[in-house]
Amino acid sequence: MAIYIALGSNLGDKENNLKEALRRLTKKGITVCRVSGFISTAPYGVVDQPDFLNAVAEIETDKSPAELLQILLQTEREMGRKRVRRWGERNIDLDLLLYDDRIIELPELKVPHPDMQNRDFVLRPLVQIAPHMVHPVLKKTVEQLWKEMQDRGKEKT
Ligand SMILES: Nc1ncnc2c1ncn2[C@@H]1O[C@H](COP(=O)(O)OP(=O)(O)OP(=O)(O)O)[C@@H](O)[C@H]1O
Ligand SMILES: Nc1nc2c(c(=O)[nH]1)N=C(CO)CN2
Repeated sequence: MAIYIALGSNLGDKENNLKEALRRLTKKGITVCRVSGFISTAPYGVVDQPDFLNAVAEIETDKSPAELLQILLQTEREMGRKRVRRWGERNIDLDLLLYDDRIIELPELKVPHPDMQNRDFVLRPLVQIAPHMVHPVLKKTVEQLWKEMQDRGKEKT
């Protein structure tokens, strides 16, 4: 099993923002095992904003999901997380996608990330590094979720 986090940026030096976030996580004792490619993606949710640069990282840590979330939020704060509006422009966004087969439903922490199966900017990098990872709620692999999302998109056209 493994732990996956999503990284995103659409303000400033996007590529350097993602790399700096990964460096900071490493300095906090998080082992970054694999990183997807950095992909440019159209904004999801609030569309009148710059394209994002997104990636997904597979990590290892002995921290609990709640402790890991705090590390992600602390890293965003350290990097001067500027968030203009919900789902809007930000220099760095770190989301906890999957933590082994854990299912967590707390006001401040939901794992798996509740919208990941609808997010091209999450599934596209995630399928690069973890196509066979099973979503513990949907009971489908990342590859299956990716294909289903693409088929939904085709239905719309
Ligand atoms: N799996 C998770 N990963 C990261 N944050 C989470 C998660 N589940 C719940 N949260 C909570 O979401 C709060 C708001 O996060 P944020 O401001 O980054 O939302 P957003 O990125 O704009 O929207 P989204 O959460 O849909 O990506 C965080 O303070 C955190 O407590
Ligand atoms: N393409 C893309 N769109 C987004 C992103 C993101 O990282 N990439 N993050 C958001 C906040 O959760 C909202 N919309």
